[in-house]
Amino acid sequence: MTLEDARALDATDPLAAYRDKFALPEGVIYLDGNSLGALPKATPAALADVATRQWGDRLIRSWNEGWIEAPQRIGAKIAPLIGAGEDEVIIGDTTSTHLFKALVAGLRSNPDRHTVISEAGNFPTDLHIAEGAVTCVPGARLKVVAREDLAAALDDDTAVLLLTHVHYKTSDRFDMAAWTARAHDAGALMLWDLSHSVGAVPIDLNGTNADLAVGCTYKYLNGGPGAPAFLYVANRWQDALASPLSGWMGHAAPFAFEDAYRPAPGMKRWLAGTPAMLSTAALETALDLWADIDQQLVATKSAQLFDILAAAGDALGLDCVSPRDPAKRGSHISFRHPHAYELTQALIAQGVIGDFRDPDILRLGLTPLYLSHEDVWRAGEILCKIITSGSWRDPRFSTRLAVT
Ligand SMILES: Cc1ncc(COP(=O)(O)O)c(C=O)c1O
Ligand SMILES: Nc1c(O)cccc1C(=O)C[C@H](N)C(=O)O
Repeated sequence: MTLEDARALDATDPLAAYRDKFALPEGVIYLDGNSLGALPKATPAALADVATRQWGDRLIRSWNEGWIEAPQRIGAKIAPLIGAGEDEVIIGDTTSTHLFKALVAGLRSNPDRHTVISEAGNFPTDLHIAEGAVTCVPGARLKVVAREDLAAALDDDTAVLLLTHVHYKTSDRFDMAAWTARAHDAGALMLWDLSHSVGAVPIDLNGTNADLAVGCTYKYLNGGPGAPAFLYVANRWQDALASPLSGWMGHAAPFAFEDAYRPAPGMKRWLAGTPAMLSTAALETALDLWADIDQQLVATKSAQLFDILAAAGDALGLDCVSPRDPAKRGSHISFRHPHAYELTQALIAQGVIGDFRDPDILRLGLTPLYLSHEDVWRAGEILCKIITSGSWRDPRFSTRLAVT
């Protein structure tokens, strides 16, 4: 791939116009949108409107002017991105909190089953939350097994299979239909963490018959740091399962101020407390960008961007740990290297922002909405110069930062 080839792909890129909708700093090639998505240009004004008009002028009246129903309204905007019905998704809380709700509810739904199964090396919060969730249900336990042992681990005691669809380090993607069917064949519920897949790859929760799903909105969806997460509960489970966080926003009549908890019907019962309206507004603004985007175009461009960096890695003899088959991965590419930390820092010093995942992964996120093929080609060139010159050996690149 030459620079001219990359430019030719940009010239016919159907998503090219979206780049101008993001405020990216000059001189930066941002390859970390899989961790914190870029700022949409429309977001600061939307935040200012919430702060000055909705909060400042309208004050508490704003709850009746679009705030109170925001979790469901915005959930409905995420629904088409994950193959869900509009009434099957809410936003709020964090991915960790939604995981807790889904796991405890899943465990309690079938008293004859006691085990949550997940994958060793899953994103830590999934495992940590599962560890905590099983302590809340008598007899429950967590079984964490290697990917190759997952199928054999499913049995008649499995209550929930919890998998992260796209792996945060390697980019490996589970076949959603096949694993959901396996969980169901074993009589278990299927809970997907879509944090690294939503906005990155096409997802069909309804088509694959998934039961439960959670995910971050601050990555590919660009909702902003700590943006509210989403929870999907398939229609058939919404009233059959019970959220263990029975807060007043999930009550059938919150403003009746009753002592006893009476869950609302449908997805509303999965809400807990008051929505954080500033970050909720930032998320809604970011989602409005996704309204007309064909997920297939995103997938096609992601695959092209991947190929550019994979070719650069091959030329350098790097160990690419991400699958070559686009159907088997998400939208980031990872290289294993004993000096991945220093390489990451050397890249950042040259304006190419990726990240390091302990102990030896250089991870580069490919966000089709705001990266051009030329950007990614240039990032490959810069990586090549850093490696061939050995400039990453500069001692300043080995100082460990708190957040990598
Ligand atoms: C797979 C996965 N789940 C969950 C999270 C985060 O959860 P939370 O937003 O609760 O910090 C991340 C990233 O931080 C993630 O990669
Ligand atoms: N949520 C993050 C944060 O609060 C600080 C730094 C990074 C993150 C991340 O999102 C990490 C991300 N889930 C990952 O895959 O590594």
